Amino acid sequence: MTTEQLIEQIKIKKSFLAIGLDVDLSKIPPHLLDTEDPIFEFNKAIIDATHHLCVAYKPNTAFYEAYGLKGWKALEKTINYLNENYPEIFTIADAKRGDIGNTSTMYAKAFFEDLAFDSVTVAPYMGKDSVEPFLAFKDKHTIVLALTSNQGAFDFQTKLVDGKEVYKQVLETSKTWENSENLMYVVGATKAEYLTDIRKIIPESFLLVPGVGAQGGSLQEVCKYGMTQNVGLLINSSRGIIYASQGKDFAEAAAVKAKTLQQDMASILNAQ
Ligand SMILES: O=C(O)c1cc(=O)[nH]c(=O)n1[C@@H]1O[C@H](COP(=O)(O)O)[C@@H](O)[C@H]1O
Repeated sequence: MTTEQLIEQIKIKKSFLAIGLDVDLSKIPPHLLDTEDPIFEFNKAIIDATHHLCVAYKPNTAFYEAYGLKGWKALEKTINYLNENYPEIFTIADAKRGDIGNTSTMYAKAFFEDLAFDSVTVAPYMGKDSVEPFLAFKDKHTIVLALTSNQGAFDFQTKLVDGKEVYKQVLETSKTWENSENLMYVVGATKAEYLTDIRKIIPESFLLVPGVGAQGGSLQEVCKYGMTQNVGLLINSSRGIIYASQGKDFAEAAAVKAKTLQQDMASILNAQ
């Protein structure tokens, strides 16, 4: 999917919500555990109930890898279900990969070719030659971790090196990489006050912003400092939406939570 198509969907749906499909078998409704593929059944119900309220889904691969072959199969079924039934949805494999060049190429093939995701999250720690293999894929997006939502972000990302914070160096240096137009960045919602500085370096790039909901980040603050003319934001919430109920009404309850966020987004867009 191109960035232009993503922007069009945001305008049509008045939503820039990404729903995180972080499926934990101990948290899903117990009645699903009797089905052949509980993870996929859960995802399918959530997707069918919420697809009109969001523009993206973000399965975090850890929640699938933890269940071995069955988990990976459920991830494959989920991305195929999305691509076949809701091709207008932007898909994010939250895998946080990155390695030496030839290995990164294989990671990129895994998520862009075998599992046909639109984007993948990538850690920039190993530098240019670890990220460029992902950027080489046309109309696919590489979402580089810039300033993450967790407390550990202050261990390295905000440290000064040669007089500049590491996360700013990631933003500036990554702009020089080949096919950098395919870059997006992760900035945690809990770090909204940093967005003014971040926008000075990357005024137009799309940001994936997790941390609204369970981690306490504020949608309003993120939009105040990070929104661009083309919105430029994908706000993710996972647990705050998908675990709204453990009953048979779990998908409807998730839709209620998603709708609350979507309506807040529509108000922000209308006021823009
Ligand atoms: O790359 C991410 O998506 C990510 C980056 C970050 O800085 N913080 C962060 O929470 N995430 C992911 O975003 C999701 C947040 O989930 P909730 O806290 O349940 O909404 C999880 O899948 C995290 O792994």
